[in-house]
Amino acid sequence: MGFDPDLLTSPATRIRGYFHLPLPRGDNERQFTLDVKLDIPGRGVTGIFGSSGSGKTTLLRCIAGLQFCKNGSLSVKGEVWQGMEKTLPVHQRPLGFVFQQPSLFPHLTAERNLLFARKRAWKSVSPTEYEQIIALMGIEHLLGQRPAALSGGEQQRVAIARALLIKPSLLLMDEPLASLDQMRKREILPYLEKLHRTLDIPILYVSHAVEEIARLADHLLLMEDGKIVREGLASAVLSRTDFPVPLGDDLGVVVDARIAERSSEWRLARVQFHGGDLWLRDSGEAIGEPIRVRILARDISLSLDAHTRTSILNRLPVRVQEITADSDPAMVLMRLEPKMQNASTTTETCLIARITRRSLQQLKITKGSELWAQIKSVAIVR
Ligand SMILES: Nc1ncnc2c1ncn2[C@@H]1O[C@H](COP(=O)(O)OP(=O)(O)OP(=O)(O)O)[C@@H](O)[C@H]1O
Repeated sequence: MGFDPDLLTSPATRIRGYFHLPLPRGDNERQFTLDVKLDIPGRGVTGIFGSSGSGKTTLLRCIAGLQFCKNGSLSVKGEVWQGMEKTLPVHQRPLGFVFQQPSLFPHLTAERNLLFARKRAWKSVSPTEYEQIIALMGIEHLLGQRPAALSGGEQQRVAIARALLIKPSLLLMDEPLASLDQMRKREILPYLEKLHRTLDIPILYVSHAVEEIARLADHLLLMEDGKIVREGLASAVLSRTDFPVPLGDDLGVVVDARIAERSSEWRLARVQFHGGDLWLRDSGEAIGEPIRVRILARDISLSLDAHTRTSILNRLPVRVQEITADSDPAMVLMRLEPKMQNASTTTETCLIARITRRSLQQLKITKGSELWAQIKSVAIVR
């Protein structure tokens, strides 16, 4: 892959770039080279996912200018940050950075940490915007505290507010939840979702937690060994059976859907997606509201007939599109195409099931077989 000057003639809606960066290693180690051509939407959340050492942080560092890449180029929504004629140093790039550790000034209160950022903002921050960001991160009651008096999750919310207060054109988040325990992660994820829905700042979000990516990302880059090996709509990339990073029990599909009906009697909601309807626990979303649900491969079982005398609520008629080997030799993965398709939704969706090779043989399932998918559990992720 060579330098592509076209990437600099970037439309105002895209983030485009190219980085070729060999990194020196010890004598006995294989050299790591970041070799990436980037062309992603300039809005929404782009997840960057990949195994440890695949180059996610190095890519963010090149975008931020923290890592100089001689053979590189970058334009962000039409503005050249690195090109043939000029390269902006880090402090001239209008970006916010949120790291794994919140890195607040320990001797300043949360409020003074925020004011420090506000003074250095790229564009002036009005009092209303200041209030809005504080409300968005739910930190009003924490403003008078020093970082040591805050929990890890609270510190991270202050750090995110601080990154937002500099009014960045691009927000880079490198494993922002990695240092938090499961409970704190669950606490902070809704704030990140709100951020995503409310502000029009493109976010590059590095994580190796599929749950976070499934919840937050609109677009997804999958990295392996310094390269982007898959790219596209997050729901489409996550729905492939040949996902290059073994996902184990996390393998599944992400489905964009809409609330179609709410039953107060059963406390359930019916959601409509491209492949039909699903019932799930009503969690208060209004009718018509878009939601995202995740269906894990391990939560789908298959049958040849429509068993109606079962406690399982969701049953969809499907056709087997593809059967592939699983990393576990006793299992196979199946890509299933729903037979009934909703004309009201546009995003095509398939399901992924993982069943034993024994069941595959006993039920004589082959490509093209028509079956019933019984879905044991559906989780709303957004
Ligand atoms: N300054 C450097 N000099 C030499 N090698 C480096 C340097 N920075 C990173 N590397 C190497 O580059 C590779 C990619 O590292 P990077 O931190 O970008 O991966 P990552 O995908 O973010 O990993 P993780 O998920 O573990 O944080 C690693 O093998 C790392 O050892």
